[in-house]
Amino acid sequence: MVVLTKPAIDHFPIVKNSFKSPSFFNDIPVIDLSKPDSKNLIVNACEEFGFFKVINHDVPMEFISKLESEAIKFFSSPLPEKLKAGPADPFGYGNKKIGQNGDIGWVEYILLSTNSEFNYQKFASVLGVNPENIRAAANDYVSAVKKMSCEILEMLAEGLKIHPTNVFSKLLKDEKSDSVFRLNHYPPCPDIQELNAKNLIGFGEHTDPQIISVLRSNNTSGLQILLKNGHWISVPSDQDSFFINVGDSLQVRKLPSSNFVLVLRNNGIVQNS
Ligand SMILES: C=C1C[C@]23C[C@@]1(O)CC[C@H]2[C@@]12CC[C@H](O)[C@@](C)(C(=O)O1)[C@H]2[C@@H]3C(=O)O
Ligand SMILES: O=C(O)CCC(=O)C(=O)O
Ligand SMILES: [Fe+2]
Repeated sequence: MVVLTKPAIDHFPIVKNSFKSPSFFNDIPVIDLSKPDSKNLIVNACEEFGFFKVINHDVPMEFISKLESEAIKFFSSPLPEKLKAGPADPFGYGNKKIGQNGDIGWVEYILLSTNSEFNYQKFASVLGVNPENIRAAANDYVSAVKKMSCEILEMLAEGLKIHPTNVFSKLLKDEKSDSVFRLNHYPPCPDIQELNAKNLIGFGEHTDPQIISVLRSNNTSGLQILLKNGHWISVPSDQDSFFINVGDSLQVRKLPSSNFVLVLRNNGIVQNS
């Protein structure tokens, strides 16, 4: 989930005019989860883009809005308070330092476990609320998103004619599943010189190691994906939909001497500029 009060680029009038932002791409595959024939479209989207948009999902807007407003409150807290909920190793608040490789981004984030027993105390302390309120908001959202993800993974298995069709979804349902929930916030950059000098970017180019990543943002542009032809394109934002990215664990490469006939492409993501 991504939170930002305004499209990132609007914060920077200079950047807005000079930044070479790729043009918006309006042909991202759209999967309607209410239609049974979507399974073949999912396979095709995975092969051609490694990325697609999901509509008519059953994740209640109420769960999304509740969690989003808690996240906005958290990120609006003073930095020394937020740092008390860090570091993000593996779960907690992180600021600019992304992952274990020393990557730096213009982003702050919270990494959470999707386990329903996860301890929310340090986040609740920052917000000055009862941890159970945060737990309820996160669990409602995560359970609904997991349910949708399992549905998508089962449709994908069906589309690929893989049996049993829960081959992927059972990994997500496993109690020991290592799925993570990440909340990213791209704050405005007050120092334009710093932004230009360091060539800062929200979250640099990368692939996700998981089976799939499920992305949702408020009405904010910035997400870019890499096409097969080597062009980076901007994904038009849509706060009512989810975007699915094929992760490294799902990607299968076609080898000349093997029986694999499928190539599930993984797209490099994400430059949130
Ligand atoms: C820059 C990075 C952070 C990340 C590991 C990576 O090298 C590339 C993917 C990132 C990601 C995205 C999904 C999850 O939030 C995450 C925990 C993961 O497994 O891959 C993060 C990694 C991270 O924050 O350490
Ligand atoms: O913030 C985003 O839009 C996506 C960030 C991302 O790729 C990630 O957290 O793995
Ligand atoms: Fe990612």
